[in-house]
Parts: sequence; structure tokens; C-alpha cells
Amino acid sequence: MSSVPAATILGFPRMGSNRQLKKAVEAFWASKISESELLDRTKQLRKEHWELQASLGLKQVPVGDFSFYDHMLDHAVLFGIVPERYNVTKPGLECYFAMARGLQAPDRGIDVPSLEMVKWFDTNYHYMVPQIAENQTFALDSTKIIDELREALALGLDARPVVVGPVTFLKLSKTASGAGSTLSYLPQILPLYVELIKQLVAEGAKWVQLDEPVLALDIDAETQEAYRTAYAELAKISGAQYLVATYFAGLEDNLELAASLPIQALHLDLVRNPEQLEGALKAVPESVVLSLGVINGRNIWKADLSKGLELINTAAKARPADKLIINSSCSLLHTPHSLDAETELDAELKNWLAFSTEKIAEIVVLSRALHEGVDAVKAELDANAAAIQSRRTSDRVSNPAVKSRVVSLKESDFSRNNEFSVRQAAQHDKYKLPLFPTTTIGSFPQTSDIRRNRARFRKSEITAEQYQEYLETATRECIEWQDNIGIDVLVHGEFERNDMVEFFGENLSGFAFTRNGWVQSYGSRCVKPPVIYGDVSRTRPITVETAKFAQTCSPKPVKGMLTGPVTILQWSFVRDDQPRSETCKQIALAIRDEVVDLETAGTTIIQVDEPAIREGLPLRKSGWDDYLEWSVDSFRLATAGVVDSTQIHTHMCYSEFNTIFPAIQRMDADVITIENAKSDLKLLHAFEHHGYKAEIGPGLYDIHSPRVPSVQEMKERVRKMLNYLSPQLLWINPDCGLKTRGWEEVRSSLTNLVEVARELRKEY
Ligand SMILES: CN1c2c(nc(N)[nH]c2=O)NC[C@@H]1CNc1ccc(C(=O)N[C@@H](CCC(=O)N[C@@H](CCC(=O)N[C@@H](CCC(=O)O)C(=O)O)C(=O)O)C(=O)O)cc1
Ligand SMILES: N[C@@H](CCS)C(=O)O
Ligand SMILES: [Zn+2]
Repeated sequence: MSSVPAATILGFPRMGSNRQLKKAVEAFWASKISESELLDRTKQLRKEHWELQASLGLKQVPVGDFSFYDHMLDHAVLFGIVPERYNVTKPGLECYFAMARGLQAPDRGIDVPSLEMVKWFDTNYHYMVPQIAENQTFALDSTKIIDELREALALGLDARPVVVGPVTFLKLSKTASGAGSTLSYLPQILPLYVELIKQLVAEGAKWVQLDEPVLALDIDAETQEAYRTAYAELAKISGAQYLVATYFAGLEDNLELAASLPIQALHLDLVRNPEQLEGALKAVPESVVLSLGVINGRNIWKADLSKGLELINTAAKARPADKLIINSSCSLLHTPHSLDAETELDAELKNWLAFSTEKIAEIVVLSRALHEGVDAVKAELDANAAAIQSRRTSDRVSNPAVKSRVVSLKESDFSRNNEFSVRQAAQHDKYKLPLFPTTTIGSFPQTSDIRRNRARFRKSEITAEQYQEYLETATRECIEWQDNIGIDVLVHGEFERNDMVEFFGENLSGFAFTRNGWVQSYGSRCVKPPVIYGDVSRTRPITVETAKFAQTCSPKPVKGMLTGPVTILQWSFVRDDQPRSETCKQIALAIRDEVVDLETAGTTIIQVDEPAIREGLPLRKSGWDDYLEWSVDSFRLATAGVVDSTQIHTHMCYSEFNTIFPAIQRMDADVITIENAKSDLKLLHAFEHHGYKAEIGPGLYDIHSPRVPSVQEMKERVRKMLNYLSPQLLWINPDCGLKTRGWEEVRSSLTNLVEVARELRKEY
């Protein structure tokens, strides 16, 4: 067997230290750079990333973790799973990006939508769902991964190709009709995996990483059998050594299955589930290398290396060191590039953090401790212990007033004064909205002009007053436009927000924000999650002045617009020194204060967005009840402090909501606007089936596409909805916020949307 890497990572973030990938790809889309320039720039980026990893001490680097847009999309292309509708595009990058983003080229008669995009497990990363046709023919196109392997080998590095394993790949794909099991395609796709792996081995790969996070989920007998079949087949390839990577959860009941697979190394996520180590040491044959995922790939905290060492020592008592790999818990895709750019973070806080680059250094220290003994890395371990101690004992982490407020919460704090029907009567009386009230989800186009002005304000190139004036003009114009076209419940447009979570993080204590801590969310789009390091409280009203101003721009109601506690939690880097439920309640109290202040200021329709409530659901069912209890309680706590006539809206998008329907009901919002345009009405069936009583706005069109929906097609959609929902409960709105769209599309789409409501009102 070729040598086992002492230390490695499952994958590195793709964007680059300065989001070079985003900039290159977006410049290519805008025809500002050529394809060869894009290829050159991204080749350089991969080189930098591998050399960085090697310079930090990794002996083997992952390859194939790079992607122009998304790694699942790369695999769809790798196996020739390209739906027929993309045949009109040029093969290569045009076809690839058409699958990613859709392509409209009227001069060539092309108008193809993108593939579906969904969340990658419980992360804020989104992948493109491969769509397998009924009569799918598969064909291997392995250029990308082979090229990247060659690039790394040419640099003199030991490189390990990263491939999504066959069972996980199929389980995350869908059939074109949405029916039937994708695992039925295993016999057809396996020979391509065999061929691919043979090529990788022939090119010089000593190890191949097969990512199988599905192996750490609740899986049925068919999936278990698929694992046995697939890996028995792959084991026949001579010279191939497999590192099978499970992450985001523990193996638990799948341990025996995993241990029985004919593989050379098994990776365990010991951050999410350290308890699984003991069982794995017993169940996994001694010939199989254990890869210990001890450094958290989902967070930005410096690891407590003494705890990592404890796990490693436990493993080292049962296995020789050369049968252990020290690793990240999952790919580092979900953490920012490096702390180097964080020149504005205060020194104390910065000393508590580790981004991807610093996490690699931690992995190397742990690996040296294992192989050379702790004395060899005494200075590093001492410095780490001091940082951990500093964070544990720092005054800034704890706020006794916040803690005691949470402790003294009463049951009544979690409930509105009256049930929905009573509130609904009071709200109808107050707002006198027409049947089929129209509204939007909150954001309007975040144009480059808006972002430029914010950047100029941050760099003090314009004053606070100038920036404020700019925002007020944009807000006023937006509200007046909505009013003029006849929307009933208006929004202010969210122009002052860089992001719906980061904006609140910047305005709450216990939060810090970074200058350059970008993480890929989808394609070229990134987010900069705030860091929750301490007890959370609101030190001043956050949105009240904007809401007051907005309300002066029209006599119609303008919705207050807040991000909910679960979404703020989910899209931040959360402290790991207390349960997430505790932090969530603290955020909920801060949002509650804001809700009450908005009400006092006269904004009495208030939307509290919770798009991430489903994303936070634990991957294993055993964790669902507990999560749903505290997450829904947090939403209720945030929203229950208002009188009956104040109308609480919530909004959710881009998740499979049917599984958590009772929890959605328990949130007890007065109005829910929910993404639905791509769904097959299954969701609406759930509303009917569960006897949902409150008002609902299922999205009438998909805001991810620049396409303008016609009146006719949206009306058709409403008619279908009315088979499930009463006209008295139905709101008319898009799927989600409009921040990524251009004004031109927004104007046409919303004008059509209002017309839909007008026509329907004549009929009902
Ligand atoms: C609803 N979604 C969200 C998710 N997560 C969030 N945290 N927020 C969300 O809204 N998850 C699920 C979905 C994912 N969807 C999106 C949609 C759009 C984006 C996006 O557009 N991201 C932007 C970055 C946004 C941002 O913070 N911009 C800053 C500007 C930062 C910047 O680059 N400034 C430049 C200067 C700019 C200029 O001069 O023009 C600089 O400083 O050099 C801001 O507005 O201030 C992106 O471009 O990737 C993300 C997720
Ligand atoms: N209010 C937010 C919700 C996005 S999920 C927006 O409109 O962008
Ligand atoms: Zn949304």
C-alpha cells in the first residue's frame, strides 16, 4: 500500500483570498475576459491553493475540489448527464454555465432555464441537482479532474482526487419526472466510476477520495444495498486506494455497513459526532486506515487542540499512527480563506479564530503531535491553550443581563394574546385590504450603484449624511413606484442592507463581522457570515428609523422587515461554548425588542423572515423534535410581543417544507409567504391536508430567473392554488426577494402580478 497521508483536508475553499474566482467568472459572463483568460486565472488560483497547503505542511492535497460553479454540476457533466434542452448550447463552458444559470440568447433562439438548485445538506452552500433522463445514456468526460490531477502532480505534489461517491451522487440527483429511485441507475453509472478511477490511478493518483456523506444519514435498505454493490465493484480495480469520506453526521447505525466496505480508509466527522470514534475503533478492520476529522470545517473558531489530541490519543491506543490520518471534519469549503485580511478585527477576538488556512496549520500541529510527540509542538500547543483560555474567561463573552432575561422567560412570552381567528378579525378591520392582497418579499434590486455607494461610505469617500440621503431617495422612489402600480402592502426595498443577516449582525452586540470572511453560497455568490462570539443583545433600534421614513412615503402600509432568529443563527458562525438553542433565544429577544419598537413607531405589519428554518433541521431524524421545539419557540418569542391587530408575516424559501409542516403551523404567523413556483403543488396539498388556518402567499413566480412571467401563467397558477386554498386566505406575491434581479424585469413582472390580482378580484 502506498503511504498514508499523515495530515490532509477534505477540500479547500475555491473563491481565493480576494474572491478571485468570483471576479474571474463574473468577468467572463460579462464578456470582459476571454475563456482562455478565465482558464489561466483559475489555473493560477488552484496552484496558489495547493502551494499554500503544501507550505503549511500537508503532504497530500485534494484535487477536483475546485469548480467554476458547483461540484455536483461538475459531476453531472463528468458523467454526461446533460438534459437534452442544453443541446442548443455550445459544448464546453457555454453548456456548463447554461446548466448553472440558464441561458437566454434571443438572437440564437435560445431560452433555457437552469437546473434546480438546492441546499447542500444542512449548509448555506447550494448545489445544482443533476437531472437524469428516463432513457439517460451516460458517457465519461473526465477532462477536468484529470487535468487538475496533472496540474498538481506537475507541481511535484502528492495529490488525491476528490470525487462524489456513486451512492451519494445518485441520491442527490433526481429523475427528470421526479418519480422513481435514482439508485436504479447504479448499474449504468458504476462502469463510469470504474473507468474514471482507472484513469486517475494510471495518471498517478495513489489515493482517491470518495465523498459519501449520505452514509451518515438515515438510509433505507435499498441505499445500504447500493453501498455494498458499488464498493464491491470499485474494489476490483487494481492499484486503487479509497478514502471514503462521511461528514456532517455520525455513522451510528450505518457503522457496520461502513466497516464492511472493501475500502482502504474511512473518514469520520469527529466534530459533529465524536462519540462514534469508540465504536469505529472496534468495528472497522485494523487494515483500514481511520481518517480523524477533528478540525471543524463548519466554523471559524480556533480548535481546542487538547480535545483534538484526546480523540487522537484514543485512536492511537488502538491503531498504529501510520493507520491514522489527521483531517478536517468536512471540506473547508464552508469557512473563509484566511485570517490575513482581517486587519480590522481586534486582536483579542482575532486570536480566537481560525479560517481555512489557519485550520490547516492546526491539522499539521496535531499530526506532528501524533508522529513526533507533543514536545515537538509544545510552543504551538501552549499558544493554543492560552487562546482557548482567553476566550473562555473573557469579559466580553458573557452578559449576565442577557442570561437572566432568558432564564426569566415565562410561557406567556411565547404566545400571542389571542388565537389566529381573533387576530385576523382585528387585522382585517384595521387594514381593510382587498381580496388577493398583493405584496413582495422585501428586497428590490441591489444595483451596483447601491453597492458602490455603500463601499464609498465605508471608505469614508462620502459622509454618513450623503449615504443616508442616497438611501432615502432610493427607498422613496421604490415605495412610490410600488404604490403607483397598485401593490397593496409595500416594502422599503432593503437598500441599506449588504445582506439580510450580516446587516443585523453589524447592529447587535455579541456579534463581530469580518472584512473578507467570504464563503461561497452558490455559484459566484458569496456571503460574509457574522461571528457570534458572546451573549447577544440589541443596544439600539436597528430598523425603526428606516421604517418610520418608509411610512412617510405612502399612505399604504409599508411592512417592517426583519430577519428571524433561526435564520440569523443559521447563517452566522455561531459560538460553540453554549447550545445553539441558547444563542437562538438571545437573538429572538433582540428581534422581539425590534418588533415591539416597530409596532410602537406605527409599523404594524411586520415580516420576520425565516428562510433557513428548514436548513437547520438536523440531518438525523433523532434530532428533529428537539430542534423544532427550540427553533419554533424562538420565532414565537421574537414575534409574540404585539397586539392582535399587528400582522406578523413570515417568509420561507428554497427548501423542502413538507416534512416540517406541523412546525410551520406552530410558528403561528398571521401570513406566510412561501417559495412555491418550482414546486409541484405538493406543498399546497400539505397546507390543505393539515388544515392550515392562517393566510398564505405561495410564490407566483421564480425570482432566480430574469424571465418575466405573463399574467396568464400566474393566473393559471393561482387557479391551481385555489383548488387547495380558500380565496379569503390567499396573498399574491413573488417567490422571494428581488435583490439579485434587474429593475427592468422587476417592473414588468410586478406590473403583471398586480394585474393578476385585479383580474381575480373581478371573478371572486
Ligand atoms: C437568500 N439567500 C441568502 C443566504 N444567506 C445569506 N447570508 N443571505 C442571503 O440573502 N442564503 C440563501 C440565499 C443565497 N442567496 C444569495 C443571493 C445573493 C448573494 C449575493 O449577492 N452576494 C453578494 C455579496 C453581497 C454583499 O455583501 N455585498 C456587499 C458588497 C461587498 C463587495 O464586494 N464590495 C466591494 C465593492 C463593491 C462595488 O464597488 O461595487 C468591495 O468592498 O470591494 C454590500 O452590498 O455592501 C455577492 O456578490 O456575492 C448571496 C447569496
Ligand atoms: N426579505 C428578504 C428575504 C429573502 S429570503 C428579501 O426579500 O431578500
Ligand atoms: Zn426568500
